[in-house]
Formats: sequence, structure tokens, C-alpha cells
Amino acid sequence: MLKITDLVKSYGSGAPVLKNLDLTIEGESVVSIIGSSGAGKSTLLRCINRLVEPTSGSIVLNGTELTNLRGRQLRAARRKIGMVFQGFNLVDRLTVMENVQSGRLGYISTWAAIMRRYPKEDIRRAYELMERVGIAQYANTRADQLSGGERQRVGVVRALMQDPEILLADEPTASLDPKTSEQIMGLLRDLAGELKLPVLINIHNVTEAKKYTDRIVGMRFGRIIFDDLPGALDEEAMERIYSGSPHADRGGDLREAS
Ligand SMILES: Nc1ncnc2c1ncn2[C@@H]1O[C@H](COP(=O)(O)OP(=O)(O)OP(=O)(O)O)[C@@H](O)[C@H]1O
Repeated sequence: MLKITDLVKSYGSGAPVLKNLDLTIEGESVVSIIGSSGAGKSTLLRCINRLVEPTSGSIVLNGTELTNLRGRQLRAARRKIGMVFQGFNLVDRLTVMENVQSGRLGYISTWAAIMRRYPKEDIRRAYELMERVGIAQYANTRADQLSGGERQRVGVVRALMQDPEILLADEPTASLDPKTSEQIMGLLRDLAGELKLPVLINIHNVTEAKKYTDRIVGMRFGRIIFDDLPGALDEEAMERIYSGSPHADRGGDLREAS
């Protein structure tokens, strides 16, 4: 379970961009975070894995308070938080297998990693996951030779190789064409169920959020102003979340999303 309580984040001496935020995610649910540009979606995700330092408040993942961890304990906690990125964040000149195994860094010795001496069990697990997402045939192909959708599948497998307790996805489909984007969202939803993993997705595309996630959290100006089932996201709720922002920001036509 992820339990965020009274979370505040200010960058430098600026006004808070997250304002006393509370959010609890239980079980294997797939939760999307929507909201206009600048609402604080990425900041929230980054506070959870401490890429951004929270100013105050509490973030507890399965009993571990994350906000005050340092050094080795922080690295250990980060291993339990899988991250999927908009730009995939792969190492282009490395093979798919090498990229995927980088999810095990921190579990194996640096020497083994440098020598690419991956434990047998890690190789077996990598193939199992790569088969599951349809990229096993590319195990020895350089990452830069893959399509966007295939690259994101590598990103997903790398995150899963960490044996995470939660998966965070920061606009995972924003660089993909619409069809591939739907495939990746479907994959994240299915994997959440199969692996009993909670998934938190920062996403601009409201249509996809409604179609592929169990719960939608709407942010505005650093606050959560909507938190409900996708079916409850009606025109009025959309207006509250997005009023005053450019139409393009809603990631799709309002009629499509309703
Ligand atoms: N490193 C930073 N330093 C200072 N201000 C920042 C930094 N990162 C984000 N901000 C500010 O924090 C606010 C929230 O940004 P954030 O990126 O979390 O929003 P977002 O909802 O993810 O937006 P988008 O959908 O455009 O990615 C914005 O006003 C942004 O300018």
C-alpha cells in the first residue's frame, strides 16, 4: 500500500507546487493522474521515488516511510519502485537484454554487471517477461533498432526486473502513436493484474485514462480535486480540473473522453 499524507513540495523559495496532498493506493489498482500542465503531476511521482525531495509530509510504501531515507536505505527503497519514462530512458548502444538487466543493478555486484555476468535466475526472469510483452526475439538487438512501442516494452520489463512493489509511469505513452499508445496502456493494466502490482500513471490523454485505469485522480494547482472511478469523470468534473487551460491540454476531445 502507498499512503501519502499531507505532502508539500516547494521548489527553492517558491510557492508550493504540491499543497497538503493526501493519496492512498491499495492493492493492484491502476490509478491515473490527470491535470493541466503545471498541476504538479510529475512532481508528485518524483517525490515518491525521491527524484524530487518532498518539503514536508509523509510517503509510506508498504510500511516504509520514504521521505527520511538516506544512502543505502534510500537505494534499497528505490529498487522497490519501478519507473517507466516518457522517453524510455534506454541506453541505445546496449542490447535489449543489457538494458533489461540494468533493472537488476543494486541487486547484483557492480563487477558482475560490468562483466555482464548476469545470474541465471535473472536471465530466466528476463526472458519470461520479454516473452510476456512480446520482445524476446530482440534480446540481442541494440535498443536503438527498435520501434517506440518496442522500446517502451523494454522500459516496462526493465522496471519489472526490479521486482517492484509499485510501478510509476510518467507519461509512458506521450511519445507513441495512438495505436501503440493504447497497446502500452493495455499492457500496463494487464501486468498490474497479473503481478498484483499497483500502478500510478501520470497521463495527459483522458480518453486512455478512462479506458485503461481503475481510478482517476485529477490535480489542479498542486491539489487533488477529483478522485473517483473513471465513470464519474463527467463534463462538470473535467471543467473543474481543466477550466482555463488550452483545449490541447486535455489530451483528446471532451466528447471522446466522456
Ligand atoms: N525543478 C524545478 N524547479 C522549479 N520549479 C519546478 C521544477 N519542476 C517543476 N517545477 C514547477 O512545478 C510546477 C509543477 O510542475 P510539474 O512538472 O510537476 O507539473 P505537471 O502537472 O507534471 O506538468 P506537465 O503535465 O506539463 O508535465 C510547475 O509550475 C513547474 O514550473
